[in-house]
Amino acid sequence: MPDPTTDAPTTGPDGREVPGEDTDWSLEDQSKSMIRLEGVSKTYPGTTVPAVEELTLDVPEGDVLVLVGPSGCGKSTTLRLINRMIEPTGGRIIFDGRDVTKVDPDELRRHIGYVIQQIGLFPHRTIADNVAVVPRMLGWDKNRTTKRVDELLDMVGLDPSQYRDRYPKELSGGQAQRVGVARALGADPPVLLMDEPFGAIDPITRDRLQNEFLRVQDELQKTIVFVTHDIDEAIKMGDRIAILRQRSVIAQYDTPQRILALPIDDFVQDFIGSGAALKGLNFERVSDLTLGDFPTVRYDAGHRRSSEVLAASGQPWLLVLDDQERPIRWVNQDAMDRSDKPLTEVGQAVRVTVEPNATLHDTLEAMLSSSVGAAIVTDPQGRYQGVVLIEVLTDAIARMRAEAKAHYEEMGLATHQAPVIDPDPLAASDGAR
Ligand SMILES: Nc1ncnc2c1ncn2[C@@H]1O[C@H](COP(=O)(O)OP(=O)(O)OP(=O)(O)O)[C@@H](O)[C@H]1O
Repeated sequence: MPDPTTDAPTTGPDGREVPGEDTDWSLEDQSKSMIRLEGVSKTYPGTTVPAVEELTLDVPEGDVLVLVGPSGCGKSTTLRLINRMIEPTGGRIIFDGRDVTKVDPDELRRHIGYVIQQIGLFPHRTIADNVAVVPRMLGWDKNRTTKRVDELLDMVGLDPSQYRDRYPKELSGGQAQRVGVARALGADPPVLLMDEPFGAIDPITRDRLQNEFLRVQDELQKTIVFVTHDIDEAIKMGDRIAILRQRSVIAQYDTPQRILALPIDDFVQDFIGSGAALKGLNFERVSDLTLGDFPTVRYDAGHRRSSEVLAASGQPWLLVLDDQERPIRWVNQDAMDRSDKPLTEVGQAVRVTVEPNATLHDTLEAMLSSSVGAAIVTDPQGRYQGVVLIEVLTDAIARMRAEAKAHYEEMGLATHQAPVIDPDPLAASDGAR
């Protein structure tokens, strides 16, 4: 329904709907939704502007959904509404098919782990006691609890024999954060709510914690709602991302791939910042591409034979392979004309290769470090498979964008009209160096 109080127009120049407060971002298949917020609002006492207004949002089972948006847009409020730390002033929240207002809050919180930036470990209790809070609350016996605590510490990368009996002040920030995650996983809840869990940690430890967390999640497949204000963290951690405006209005809700391929409007594009297309290359792999080919010769082929192969191919370069078919040198006619040395000593050494599971982002890196402007692909044994050329990467970016555009057209939404892709990823990347 058009809303006269909304500042955004509801239709674009082509008559299609522009995403706004009324856009329905619900999952097509709602049976996949573990948590569903339906028209949820929250106005804090003593305030007139709602912190969350009429939010409808699905959290798919087993996925990490990241809520990301500018400061004060309502991310934390939205998270706390889910486990009833605060009560909504309107709408419904469905958890695993049940209206949460009908579930006892204590029972609800046993099913929903909660991790916050300030960790909130009890300073005078040992790490083991801190992790054991929920199992104890559930009345587990001592043996079962001890076993679970050790298992959890192990899972988050802390050796139980070393850390079990320490106190929080004897831990680094990153270790304390791991204990916070272990504690939230205490009773093996199906759902985790995480509010900027890695926010106050240095970038290197943060990266490591994110990776460890993704590894654990790969195994556990929890349903997770993760709040951050950092779009790069959102892209890395999320199976899906909801980009929020003020009052928790969804600007775009989708996979990171699709959001990067096609930021739906200026707000999203500004929020993502420059280099969206480059970041999108992290989600495609070499194995998704059709490889190009360069002529090859064995290292002992000799100059005359190599010149013939090169001339017949019409390519500027050929690849010299060793006796195991591993690429070792790039050679062109000029290099052979200038020196009689064996093929293994003319031209340029192959320094970087990629394997089929490499991301296109890594492939672009490899391409930029090769003077030939192509990335060589090898199998895990290092044998030559083919090459990736820059045009293939720009085609891949265009394809991702076209797929996203088709998806939004199917939803009946107009998308951003301005060019949203860096026209030349090489230029963009050079600029970033
Ligand atoms: N207890 C409260 N009483 C009144 N207003 C509140 C309360 N908590 C939050 N707000 C207001 O609600 C809005 C949303 O706050 P919230 O903390 O949910 O945002 P956020 O997106 O998590 O912000 P940040 O990224 O800065 O943590 C803000 O305008 C905030 O000032």
